[in-house]
Amino acid sequence: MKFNIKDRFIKELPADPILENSRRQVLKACFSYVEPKKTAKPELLHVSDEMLTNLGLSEADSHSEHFLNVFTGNTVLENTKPYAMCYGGHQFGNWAGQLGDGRAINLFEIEHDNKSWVLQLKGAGETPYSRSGDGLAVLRSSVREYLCSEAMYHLGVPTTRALSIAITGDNVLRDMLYDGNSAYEKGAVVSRISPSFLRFGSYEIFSSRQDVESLKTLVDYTIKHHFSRLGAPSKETYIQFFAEVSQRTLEMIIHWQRVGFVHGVMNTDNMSILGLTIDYGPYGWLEDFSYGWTPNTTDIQHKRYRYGNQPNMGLWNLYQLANALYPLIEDAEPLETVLNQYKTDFDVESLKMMRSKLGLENEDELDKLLIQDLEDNLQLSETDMTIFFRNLSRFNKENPSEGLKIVADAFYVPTEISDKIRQEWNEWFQRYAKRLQNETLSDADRRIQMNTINPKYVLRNYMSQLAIDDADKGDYRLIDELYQLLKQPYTEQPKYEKWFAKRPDWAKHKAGCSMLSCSS
Ligand SMILES: Nc1ncnc2c1ncn2[C@@H]1O[C@H](COP(=O)(O)OP(=O)(O)OP(=O)(O)O)[C@@H](O)[C@H]1O
Ligand SMILES: [Mg+2]
Repeated sequence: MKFNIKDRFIKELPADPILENSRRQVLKACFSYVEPKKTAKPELLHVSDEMLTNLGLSEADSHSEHFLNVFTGNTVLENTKPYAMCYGGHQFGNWAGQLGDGRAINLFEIEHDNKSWVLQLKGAGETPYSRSGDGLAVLRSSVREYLCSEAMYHLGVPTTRALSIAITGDNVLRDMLYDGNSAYEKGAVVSRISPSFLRFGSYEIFSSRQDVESLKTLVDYTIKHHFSRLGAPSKETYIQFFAEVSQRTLEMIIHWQRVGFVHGVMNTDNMSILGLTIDYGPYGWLEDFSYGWTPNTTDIQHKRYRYGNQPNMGLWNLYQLANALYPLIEDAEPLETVLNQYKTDFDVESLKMMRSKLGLENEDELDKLLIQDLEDNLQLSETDMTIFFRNLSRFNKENPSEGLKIVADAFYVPTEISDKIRQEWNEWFQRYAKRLQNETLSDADRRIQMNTINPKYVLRNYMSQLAIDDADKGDYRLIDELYQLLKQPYTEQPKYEKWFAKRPDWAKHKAGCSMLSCSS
């Protein structure tokens, strides 16, 4: 196992001079050196073969004792110095001060095939940023993070990746439902991979402390390594940097909306500066299409991070980033222009995305209305988003009265489909059929096209839960099955047809299958 170690982050950015692993406020530094906790009896559950290749590793490497030890924290590679990053964040709308990697430890940074990757362990033990936490992660949240980040990549959604998941052999105490019933669970570690784990909160922390010098150092570093085409640092470059972050954030969220992913904790410490989905905590997949849905029990009252509010929350977070960058720019107007652009672009991109879900290639001024009415219809009764759009590709424009039959599998309670609802749908299918007459694609070609946009398989909440329940008993086959399935989410996979199905009834209210707490 040989890596081309670069470690630009620790070589070029200010380090916390204190080496002791004690909780503290860390000033004027981007990170603190800290070693992962040794684990009792680590065991690998799964390795992403894709990520192995991306990092220049072989399958044989992944079977070695050395690999197991490095990616569970028991061995620190020679010439590397693991570290935890300092960041702050706005949580649920309020400034929370210093947060930082309380349980993530970055091992090292490499270059392979002209790409840079940071390799990080999540759940690797205490750091100066652990606050009241234990620095650990449990099996259930780790399986969810591991499977979902890889699944999102294959769906075409910008995301951090994962290389491996292992159990540690240590037990971790958690109050899963926050109801006073703590219990021991199996500890686990995921090795996560990203070109960078910098977050909006990495910049906010310096601004909040009026430490403009460190802020500038970090922004210049970010531009140099991750936005290099913007050129040498200047006020103009900083504005362009913000514009690009804004654009990437928007693109990421449009993808979330397209596939029905609800992040669940869009705090600014969970917003990647590269516009990648980061922190797979209490996320969830929309089953029943509903703008008001959030998977996060902590957010149940205000539903701040509900599906329909994700675009607004992206914007709210960008406002916080704009405030953080302001001291380097000292002119609010260009920042406001970028933020206003986000709003306009969002409408445009969202419409484009919805058109693509419907297989519409041309533009028609009535499309917006057609789409709005579709979204209203989808909320008339519990309707499975994934099944609806996937089956809609079979729609025949010569035969709109068949429409309802084509999507019928998507309805959770068929008896709820009253005559009134049936009529609404039939009217909508008539309009859709008419609209399709303006398109040049044949039904068959449109179907192929739509099936590249509307996934057949997503990581439904209950699917992860089944894999977690098995893994807890020592059976890791389902982790592999879901991993393999979700590598090709747009491809028909007849042997996996059972995963193209509505959420089963037992999963509707089961913990982990519909609602999740932040306990992880
Ligand atoms: N068990 C824990 N021990 C120590 N710190 C924790 C623990 N769980 C969460 N934190 C810290 O609390 C803050 C917010 O947690 P959040 O759930 O957003 O992040 P996370 O899931 O730990 O990690 P990441 O954002 O890196 O995926 C972060 O600073 C995080 O490091
Ligand atoms: Mg987080």
